[in-house]
Amino acid sequence: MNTICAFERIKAAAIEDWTRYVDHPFIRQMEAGTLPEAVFRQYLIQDYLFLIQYARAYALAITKSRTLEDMQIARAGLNAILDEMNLHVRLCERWGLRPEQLEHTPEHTATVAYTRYVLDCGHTGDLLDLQVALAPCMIGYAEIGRRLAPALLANPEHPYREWISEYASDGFQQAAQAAIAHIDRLAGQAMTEARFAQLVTIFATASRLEADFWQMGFDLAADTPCLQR
Ligand SMILES: Cc1ncc(CN)c(N)n1
Repeated sequence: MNTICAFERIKAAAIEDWTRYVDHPFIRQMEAGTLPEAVFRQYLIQDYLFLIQYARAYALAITKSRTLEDMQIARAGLNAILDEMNLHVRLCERWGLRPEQLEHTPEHTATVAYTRYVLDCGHTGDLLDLQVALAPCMIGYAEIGRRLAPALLANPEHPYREWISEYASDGFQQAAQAAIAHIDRLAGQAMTEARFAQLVTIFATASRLEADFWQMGFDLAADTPCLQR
């Protein structure tokens, strides 16, 4: 099995689920600046809870690492997730929401499904399984950030400029490239057809759960009384 650009081969095999994730109506409306704030707010609150669980997944990646290099990569991912949450705190404070209120918000089933799926991949599989399950998170948002960055040039007052800037940033883009290189390296020389199919299933499932996460924002906003939006 050719393992050069193993990540690209996995992504290509899951391209339909990947495209539904990175080209979701949530992202199209964000790019256009027409995403209702109520939808974005519900998404962002759940995303704070998502990142808490995702930090646990990176901590699991540390324990799944067989080398110091892999441990250092997992630690960098954990630190990046915890740093990313500063965006959520900053934006939610403008809505009068404090971190303790975010932390005590009930998790939506989409949040539970996605985060515990990734943690299960880590508990039942090896580091490569876990990194492939984690991949849509970092690499997908980097792809979205690159795609939406021109919208900020066209409209410096874009309503979602802080969110887009976070994921279009050089730091986030470099972290995504490092995640791709890490998967290519972990895939090594010995990936069989059966192993490849297993990794594609993990990656496609995580991509579907990402798309469900965007949809959750619309669903929660629709279920929230107007006065509380
Ligand atoms: C659901 C989700 N996926 C990915 C990311 C980018 N770390 C995020 N903040 N939230």
